[in-house]
Amino acid sequence: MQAKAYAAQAADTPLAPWNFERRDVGPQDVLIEIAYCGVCHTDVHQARNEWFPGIFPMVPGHEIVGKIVQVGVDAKKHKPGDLAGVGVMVDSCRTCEDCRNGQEQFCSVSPVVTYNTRDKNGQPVYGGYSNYIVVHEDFALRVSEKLDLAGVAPLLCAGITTYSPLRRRNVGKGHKLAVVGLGGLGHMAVKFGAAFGADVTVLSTSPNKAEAARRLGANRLVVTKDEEQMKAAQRSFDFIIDTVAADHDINPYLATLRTNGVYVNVGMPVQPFQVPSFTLAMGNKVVAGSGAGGLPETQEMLDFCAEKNIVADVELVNMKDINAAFERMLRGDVLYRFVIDMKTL
Ligand SMILES: NC(=O)c1ccc[n+]([C@@H]2O[C@H](COP(=O)([O-])OP(=O)(O)OC[C@H]3O[C@@H](n4cnc5c(N)ncnc54)[C@H](O)[C@@H]3O)[C@@H](O)[C@H]2O)c1
Ligand SMILES: [Zn+2]
Ligand SMILES: [Zn+2]
Repeated sequence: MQAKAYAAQAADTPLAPWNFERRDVGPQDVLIEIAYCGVCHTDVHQARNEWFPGIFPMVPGHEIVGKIVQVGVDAKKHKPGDLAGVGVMVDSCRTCEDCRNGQEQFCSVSPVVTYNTRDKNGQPVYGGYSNYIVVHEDFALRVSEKLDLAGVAPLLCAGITTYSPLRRRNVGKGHKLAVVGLGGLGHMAVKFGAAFGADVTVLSTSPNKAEAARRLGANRLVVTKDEEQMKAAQRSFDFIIDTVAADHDINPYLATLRTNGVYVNVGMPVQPFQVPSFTLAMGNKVVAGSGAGGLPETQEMLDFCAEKNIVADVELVNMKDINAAFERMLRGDVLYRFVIDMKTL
């Protein structure tokens, strides 16, 4: 079928309208009419070749929600009219060790991320800045009718990427959690940390986010540019989740960990981190990473959000304003996630 989208034709050109052919709905596929798509910082990294040379034209977008409008003859999990969400993956082998363990995002045989890659037939796949998408039914997650649908979209990436590492380490009551960077991922980390019962601190370069951080569920904000405040925060946190997209020095943050503390990085800056061996040894510190989440955990997160009434704080944007939204996100000028209203495509 013909689909409409906004695409980057090259890494140095703005996104612009583009029409293309979506694959046919196969026996186990579903066709989703996209209602909203979140704007993840990963979309900017990839559309601008910040990580590696991309496949162009590129249709970004992996925080997708919408309505199922057609199901394949053998598809059993959804019916037309159901709400569904699609995150960072649209296919995987389902038989390798990671797939069997519900960590399809690490599939070692045939992982297919939502855009900027090729599917099993070697065809490029296109993301959610579009009116329709076709995915295997397993990669369409159930979405509650109870929640604000635009606010659900960012859960499919920003939500699961922060939920997963906090859950895996049982972050909760009695723990002090610090969140670095208060953007799309960061504000979800604050909401989940608070929902799990942790004492949450935001570490931010900007003092004027203090009130906003409290509204999200944080107990306080530490201004990282203020030496006195950073000194007072030394050896105080059990966990840090770092969501910063830009290159930065993580050593000042490691100094705020208690003995046995864990720093989890989820941001994807380009330059490698440099950490002295002494910093890790003195205090048994753990530097860890985390990548999105698998299908079962993403469904668990969506169900948890429906139960606790958790959605992202979003600013709706028109499709034609996507390039301005990219620029504003790079300036940190969004509370906290842009979501494209696909009616405007
Ligand atoms: N690990 C994963 O699976 C995964 C999933 C999604 C996104 N990401 C990555 O996470 C990063 C964040 O994504 P996002 O969508 O939340 O981006 P975002 O732009 O919404 O948020 C980043 C935040 O970091 C702040 N910031 C920038 N420079 C800073 C600095 N030097 N110190 C402190 N704060 C700073 C910004 O003001 C902003 O609030 C990106 O690199 C993205 O690619 C990783
Ligand atoms: Zn993302
Ligand atoms: Zn696999």
